[in-house]
Amino acid sequence: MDSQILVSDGRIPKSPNTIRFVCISDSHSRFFNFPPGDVLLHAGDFTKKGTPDEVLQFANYLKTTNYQYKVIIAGNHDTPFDAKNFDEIIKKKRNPHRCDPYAVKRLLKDFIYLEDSFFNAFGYTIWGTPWTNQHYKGAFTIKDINKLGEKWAQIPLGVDIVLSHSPPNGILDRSKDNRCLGCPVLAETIKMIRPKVHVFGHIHEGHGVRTVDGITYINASVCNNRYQPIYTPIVFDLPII
Ligand SMILES: Nc1nc2c(ncn2[C@@H]2O[C@H](COP(=O)(O)O)[C@@H](O)[C@H]2O)c(=O)[nH]1
Ligand SMILES: [Mn+2]
Ligand SMILES: [Mn+2]
Repeated sequence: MDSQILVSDGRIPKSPNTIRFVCISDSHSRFFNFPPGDVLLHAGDFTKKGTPDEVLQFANYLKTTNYQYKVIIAGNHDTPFDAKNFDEIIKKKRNPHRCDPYAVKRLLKDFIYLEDSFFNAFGYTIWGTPWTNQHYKGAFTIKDINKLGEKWAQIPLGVDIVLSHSPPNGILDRSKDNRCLGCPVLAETIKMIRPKVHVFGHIHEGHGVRTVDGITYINASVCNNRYQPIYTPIVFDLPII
């Protein structure tokens, strides 16, 4: 464990010389009291069906929270956020929610929405990327592992925190039928980039924290496979720089 990084469920009060990052993923329109902190990191799947109403509810909930920065990426459920592929994605749905995806994305304009892009919070750089392996045609899904690798190749060397919807393969990515469903190319990329922390979700049952070779991995899923919010958010504290 990196001695500089304190990971907890948020019940330990943070010391005055630290910044608290609160990690949540896969909240799927279930709202509960997000623990206090300085920076919220949401790793995607904030909706269940990807409707404009759900996005509005999420935005309204975020407005009631006190984080200095609210950093969000989308997941495969958050369909309007994949605006370029939106028509294609909803074509495959039985009850499609038609909307202007660009207008829906603007509902999060007051927050830090990342899509293969970065943000600097209190001197810590955060790279956010929404892509996952295509299991069905959802938002930001890619079948071809080489094309998925092109997304990970954009993660800059030296970034402090990687926020992705996909887990890396082999770490906190085991499904209920005992298969590791994370992306192997993401795992290799993270080992090469060596961020301090990699925060992700998507494989709900992989919820937890592991430190491997000095990198802290956090699967911050709060829902279980039945989309019930049973897991606690995970927080980590980094020194003020
Ligand atoms: N067999 C696979 N199961 C998958 C895959 N991706 C996700 N899942 C399972 O679904 C739940 C929920 O994921 P969500 O994106 O729909 O919220 C997850 O916990 C897994 O159990 C996959 O690629 N293959
Ligand atoms: Mn999910
Ligand atoms: Mn997902």
